[in-house]
Amino acid sequence: MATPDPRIDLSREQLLAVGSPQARLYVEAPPGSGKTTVSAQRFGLHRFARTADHRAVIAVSFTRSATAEIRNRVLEHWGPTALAWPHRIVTLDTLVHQLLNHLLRSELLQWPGGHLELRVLDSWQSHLPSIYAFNRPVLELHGNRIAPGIVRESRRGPTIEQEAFETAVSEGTCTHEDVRSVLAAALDSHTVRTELATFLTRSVRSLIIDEIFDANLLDLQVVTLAARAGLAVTLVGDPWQALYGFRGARPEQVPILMDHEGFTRQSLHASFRFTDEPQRLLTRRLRRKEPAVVDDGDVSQVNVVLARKWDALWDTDPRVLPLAIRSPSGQFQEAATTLLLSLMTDRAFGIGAVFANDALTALGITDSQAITRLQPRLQTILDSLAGDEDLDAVRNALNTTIATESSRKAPKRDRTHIARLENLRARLRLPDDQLVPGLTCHQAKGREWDRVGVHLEEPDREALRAGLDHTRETHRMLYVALTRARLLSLAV
Ligand SMILES: Nc1ncnc2c1ncn2[C@@H]1O[C@H](COP(=O)(O)OP(=O)(O)OP(=O)(O)O)[C@@H](O)[C@H]1O
Repeated sequence: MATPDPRIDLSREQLLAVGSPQARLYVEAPPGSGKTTVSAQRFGLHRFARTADHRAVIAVSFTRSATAEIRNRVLEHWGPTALAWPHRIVTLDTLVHQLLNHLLRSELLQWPGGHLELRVLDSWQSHLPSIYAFNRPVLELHGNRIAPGIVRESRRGPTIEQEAFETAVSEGTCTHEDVRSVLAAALDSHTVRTELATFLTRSVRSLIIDEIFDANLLDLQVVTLAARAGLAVTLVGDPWQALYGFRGARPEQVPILMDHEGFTRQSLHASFRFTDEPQRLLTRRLRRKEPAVVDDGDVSQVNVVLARKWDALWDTDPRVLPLAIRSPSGQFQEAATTLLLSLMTDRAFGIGAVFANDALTALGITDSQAITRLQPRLQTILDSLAGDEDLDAVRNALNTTIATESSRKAPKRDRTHIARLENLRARLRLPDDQLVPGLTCHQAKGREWDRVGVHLEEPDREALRAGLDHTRETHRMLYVALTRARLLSLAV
């Protein structure tokens, strides 16, 4: 999903995929072959088809950034009327929410308090204080009635108070996860499936799903429902780039669904990304599961360093400045350090930390003026961190500063926090022009750079020597990382 060039001419194989008359089409597209390009063009073609059929053309992807990328390409190429209602480009979460709304309005399901419209949050963090507990509040389905319940987890984790959850739900507020769990339970009912199929048939003529290999079982049920409801369904994806097993993605189920529902496959082969022959050869070997060796390089030779985990990036060369502390967990200290990191990445690369907004949410800081007030004070803390100030003192100053704008409480002692400040200090002591951004494979998916350094550990090198196996997620992460560069990838 690199910066699109609206003037590019589609290749023959891209044109065949975009214009395919098949109602159930699967476009398999390896890295850089134009997955996003094809999704956007097929959306436009279906949208502006000469037809008296006024039902919607909908394109979906899984993340907001991927959805925005398709939307931008559609707007650039086809203009704003492409998105005149009911045609739309949304996340799969939004589509799932719309299906649940329909079930509420048609009274097949009943929300506590009788709500027909819901306010759906990304997470409870921004709305209610987090607690650590074994018990997690959930929504259950009893007949057609949705009701709050509790599940007991095997480990304590961040959650919210049961009572607060019940109040919010009775006011019509919930999270996308709640919406998904209710719809998944509701789809067990034949009546619900029939109603949703009728709704889809009446309102949608074409559904295009990008990155289909990131779909979980509920997503795949929605795809099956749409295909059986007679919609034109286009699935676009690459089985080698499925990375979201940890979020419930079931890439191994996608070919089964496609066989079962009779999808026709159209493959793209040519990549427009790899501009030098050694990189093209490397990526070809990887995809053919042949043994491959990645040459060692130095951080100074690359535009970005990629690794599987944020921790690995922090533990590598200090010239690598990772764009996140770790995946957001809502903890105070991690969020506070993320705000410091964001100032550093902004100064070095002109971009904020990846989870800066999540950090503000976790700290309950939503007012833009509060953010503006914090900036110079955080900068002062960074200046003392760059010097010789005791790290405990820096941590205290950071907590005190955040407390002036946040009602959340800082924990008393936290060794991890001191280690994180030490990591920032090591980078602060280097000149900005020596720093190189570090990203995880997940964050790098869909993106491209001229020169990419991949942080390889011994098991990775072994996997490469033996040939990658695309049924293993760790191998797919390596594959995604090694296919982001236009020029030859290096091991760092
Ligand atoms: N027909 C074409 N001619 C020239 N360049 C193209 C063509 N199609 C796509 N590209 C360019 O190739 C690059 C990759 O395209 P795109 O991002 O759509 O690929 P992708 O399959 O989504 O990549 P990935 O799988 O790695 O996410 C972009 O820079 C895009 O502008």
